[in-house]
Amino acid sequence: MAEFGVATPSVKVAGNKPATATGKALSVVALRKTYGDVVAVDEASMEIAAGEFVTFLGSSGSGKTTTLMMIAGFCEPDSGTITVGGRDVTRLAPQKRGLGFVFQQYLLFPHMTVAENVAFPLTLRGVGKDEIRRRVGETLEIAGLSGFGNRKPRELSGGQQQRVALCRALVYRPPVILMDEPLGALDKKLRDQLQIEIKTIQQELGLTVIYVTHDQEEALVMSDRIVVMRNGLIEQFDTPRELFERPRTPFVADFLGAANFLPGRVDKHDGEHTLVRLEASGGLLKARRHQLTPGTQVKVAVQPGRLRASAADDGFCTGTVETATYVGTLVRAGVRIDGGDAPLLRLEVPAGRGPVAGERVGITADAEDVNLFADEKTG
Ligand SMILES: Nc1ncnc2c1ncn2[C@@H]1O[C@H](COP(=O)(O)OP(=O)(O)OP(=O)(O)O)[C@@H](O)[C@H]1O
Repeated sequence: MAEFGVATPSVKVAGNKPATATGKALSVVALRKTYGDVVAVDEASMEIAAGEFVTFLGSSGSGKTTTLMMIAGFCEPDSGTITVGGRDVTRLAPQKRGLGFVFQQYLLFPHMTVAENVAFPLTLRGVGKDEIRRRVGETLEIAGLSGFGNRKPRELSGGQQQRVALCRALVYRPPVILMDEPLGALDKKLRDQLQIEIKTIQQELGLTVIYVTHDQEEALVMSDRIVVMRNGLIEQFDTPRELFERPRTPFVADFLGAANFLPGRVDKHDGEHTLVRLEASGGLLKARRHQLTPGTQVKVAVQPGRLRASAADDGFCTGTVETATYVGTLVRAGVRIDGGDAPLLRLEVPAGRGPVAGERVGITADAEDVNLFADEKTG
């Protein structure tokens, strides 16, 4: 697509890092919002460092947008505080908070040119004409939009319009930029490209971004840290790797990695490991060491990509491959475990080494990849 064929932005803008390029950009303490009986956001607290890219991730209705809108000032919290760069902004009007916004709908002024749209926040702030021209030109260049300044928004594609919206948020270097599903209206290819562009601009300018999405892959690709939300509560606030490899709740294990869950009971601790007796197969499975008393009923969680199938009848359980589907470089297999009525165990293995339907297999996993949750947490 030639019109989007701009190089990934690589313009260095000396001296333009936000004033809060070190330290805490935003903190939220015990933020709560109810609508009648619905608790939309329940005592949410978080600290975001300057220069961080943080994503709010969760299914529909989990409270992502409400949290973002409270930070933006478009929605009044019942209680709690919001601090931007050390200043309490909880009761300030949106325009007094100095934050930048990019929404799914581009909300560009149709009668203004691209340059005028981008200049708008500077015009509002009374910045001089020459300075405006310089900063608008520089910002359009960063987003790969040089040469588009005199066009009207309707003369641009969706992706280009969203870049203009991004420029408008960037142009006055706000300490924090809030983005609510900014790529939600775009097709997959363009979304993938803009994800990289936004991330590159964010890193080069040292921007602090809070981003809302319900797309796990988008969150994993873009974020330094992710806030996983569920029913108005923060389940876990961590790096993508920690969320994936060390989920703190079964919900996070399932939401980010579509984990397999197997019931079992803690058997004993053995040096670095905890051994679990599986209900379905009666086999022993080695997990990372957990602080769980022997006898505790647990759910074992392992991501499909971290299980291995061997031809031999060994491993923590054996079974029969019921389904094996080739999906590009992977084979997705479903294994019926012997001795129990557990759901099909889902495996993802490199194609070529994949098992075939009807094959007898033994299943293994590295202890490092096995997470345990005490059963009361599974509700
Ligand atoms: N203006 C409102 N009036 C009543 N209930 C609301 C209002 N706004 C949000 N809610 C409720 O608050 C909860 C959280 O909504 P919110 O929009 O923050 O979720 P979300 O995670 O952003 O969802 P989505 O991904 O669908 O946008 C939901 O149960 C929603 O129905």
